[in-house]
Amino acid sequence: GSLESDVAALSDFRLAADRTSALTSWNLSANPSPCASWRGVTCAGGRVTRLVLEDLGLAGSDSLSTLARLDGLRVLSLKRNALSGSIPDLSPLAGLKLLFLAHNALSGPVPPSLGKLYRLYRLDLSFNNLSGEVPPELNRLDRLLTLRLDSNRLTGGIDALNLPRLQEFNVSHNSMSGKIPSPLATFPAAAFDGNPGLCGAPLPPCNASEAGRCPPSTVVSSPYAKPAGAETPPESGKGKMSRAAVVAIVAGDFAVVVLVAALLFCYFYPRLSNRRRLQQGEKIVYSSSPYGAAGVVAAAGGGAAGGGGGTFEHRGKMVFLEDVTNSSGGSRRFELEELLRASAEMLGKGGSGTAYKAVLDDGTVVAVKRLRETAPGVVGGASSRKEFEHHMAVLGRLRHPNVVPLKAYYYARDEKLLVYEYMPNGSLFSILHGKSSPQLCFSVNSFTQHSSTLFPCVADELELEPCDKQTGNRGPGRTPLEWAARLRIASGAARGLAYIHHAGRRRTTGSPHKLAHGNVKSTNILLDKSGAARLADCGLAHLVPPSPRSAGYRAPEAPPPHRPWASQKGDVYALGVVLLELLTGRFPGSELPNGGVVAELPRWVQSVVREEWTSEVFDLELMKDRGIEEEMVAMLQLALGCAAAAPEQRPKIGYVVKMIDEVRACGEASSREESSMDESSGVSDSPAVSEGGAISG
Ligand SMILES: Nc1ncnc2c1ncn2[C@@H]1O[C@H](COP(=O)(O)OP(=O)(O)OP(=O)(O)O)[C@@H](O)[C@H]1O
Repeated sequence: GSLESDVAALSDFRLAADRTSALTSWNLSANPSPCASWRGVTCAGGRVTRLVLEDLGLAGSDSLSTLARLDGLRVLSLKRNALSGSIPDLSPLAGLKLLFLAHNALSGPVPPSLGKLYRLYRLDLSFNNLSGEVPPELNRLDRLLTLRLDSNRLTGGIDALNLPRLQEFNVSHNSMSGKIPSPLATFPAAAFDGNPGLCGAPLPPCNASEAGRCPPSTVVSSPYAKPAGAETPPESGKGKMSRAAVVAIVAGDFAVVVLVAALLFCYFYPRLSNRRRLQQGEKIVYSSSPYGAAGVVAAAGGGAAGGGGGTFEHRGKMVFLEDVTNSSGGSRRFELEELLRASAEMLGKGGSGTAYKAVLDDGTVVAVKRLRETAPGVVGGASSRKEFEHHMAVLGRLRHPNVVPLKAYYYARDEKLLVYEYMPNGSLFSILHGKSSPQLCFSVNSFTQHSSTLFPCVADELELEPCDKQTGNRGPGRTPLEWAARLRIASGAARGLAYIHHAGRRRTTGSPHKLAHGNVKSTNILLDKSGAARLADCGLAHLVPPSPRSAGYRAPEAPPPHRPWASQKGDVYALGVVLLELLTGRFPGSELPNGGVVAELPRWVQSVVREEWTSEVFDLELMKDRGIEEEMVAMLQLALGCAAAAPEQRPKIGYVVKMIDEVRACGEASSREESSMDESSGVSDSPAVSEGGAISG
């Protein structure tokens, strides 16, 4: 194909379909550049890639077949016209990603040849006169997110439909019959209404006599339960389960029961023993609240000030690096006693300690991190006060709009508290995954393989639970995070990191060493009150070893996990993993589609990209954003560069900041362009993938 052949096909289509002279701009003598001035036509790489002609009164019973010659097409939308006749063989449009033919007068069967458009994401044939059965060939469209066949005259059942990635499905108002298969039962009743012969959830149950007619549900192990983006060989995973799989599931269930019991033991045992210690009069400061769910930080027995012994036996003073801001905008300091009286709520328990939100008597809010005790010799350990104080002085000088400021610290032999500005809008982890903190998960099927290493009590923070395959391990009810917001967060985090890396060199901190963050990850990227991303926990990796939950961000050259370690190259690697997390929506400690459990997000992404399935890695949620494919691919390349296995191949942070900003600038420019173009030729109902279909694969 060439642009000339595309123009010839378009001209034939105009002749066959343009009854209302809507396409007068399609005139080579008046408008010699079709890509620039023909209505609804968009090109990329010298080919017509997008044709959007909606509500134009286009008609004709054979006009569609002329468009089958546009073999560079990615998007075809002819909604709300008057096209008639049957749907022709569109299989030459092998790169088509969106096909919208809704609200026309098309008749005849849904052609099996549509099953050859294996790159399709969205297929909408609703509101036509299509008849016959849904062809099983549609099951080949294993990337399909939308399938709309509603308001036609289709017959037969839908029990054979097997499209694991469907997000939008509608067959209402047809003449279909039979039982709704369980993988489709998650769609609302409205998706099936108006088919007198369909039964079973979410519609009323099939009654006994109908049950005879209903084909039995063959889906024991639902392919719909696979995590989104799972690699599925085209013909595998469909139909009945093998015996081995049944055995594996039964074994897995048993294993889960054992594991849950063990976890309950791990969870309750320390609490019971804490309670026993409390009963024996021991002081536990900042322990879980005795006052119910809200939690109150309090020194047992009326504040740490009241009495010797216990945790604050060797008391020091709060050392302020900068005043904190109180609720009325003024600045203030406080003593330890006041902090211990503050009401508080546990924010989370990390590798370096436990974080609390503390509200002082006058309403001033701060975040307090109680450092985990570490071995003597490690800076946070008992023997290195001087080093600790020096380190705090260095960190206290870090001031940047993308870094969480350290305000004060408290040092005693067995108690170290760090006071930070409180960030009210959560962490990147929480907004991306919909949970407050990460949980490494185990796959039921791979349990037996991993049980010896993962079996409980590995570390008390490591609360393993089965991976939630249905939701891709995301918490319920979260608001999707759109692409522009992801880019803004990536840019903020990279700028914060660049500041930290350059701070040492500029001697802002007085440190002779290059500074590194040491624990860049999504729970350490917090959002301040204006929504800007800020890096938290800067420099703590020098003090305490990271938690097992940081494992997925740790560069391959890092020493074993229990040793404190920080390097600038390691930070760039970790930022690369964060970028991959933003692109894929996957936490690098959750189950991956290839069955891996912990970490290795870069390796997984690389393997998928190598096989030219790039689009498979992206977060499905991003499919709603329009025209971002090129930006996503550019970010993916940058992320993989940062997460290169060899440290010398990773870019410097300054380059990373520049590249992210270029991608952002590009996106802003093209969204301006797109919105002006949409006024004349937009695809309605926001199809997810548009504009030249730069999603590769
Ligand atoms: N300054 C802060 N303001 C608001 N929330 C915070 C602040 N610092 C930490 N948090 C929250 O507290 C939670 C626990 O933080 P913490 O740093 O203890 O653990 P982590 O980040 O999961 O692991 P690590 O200790 O390895 O960094 C984080 O998920 C974060 O959301």
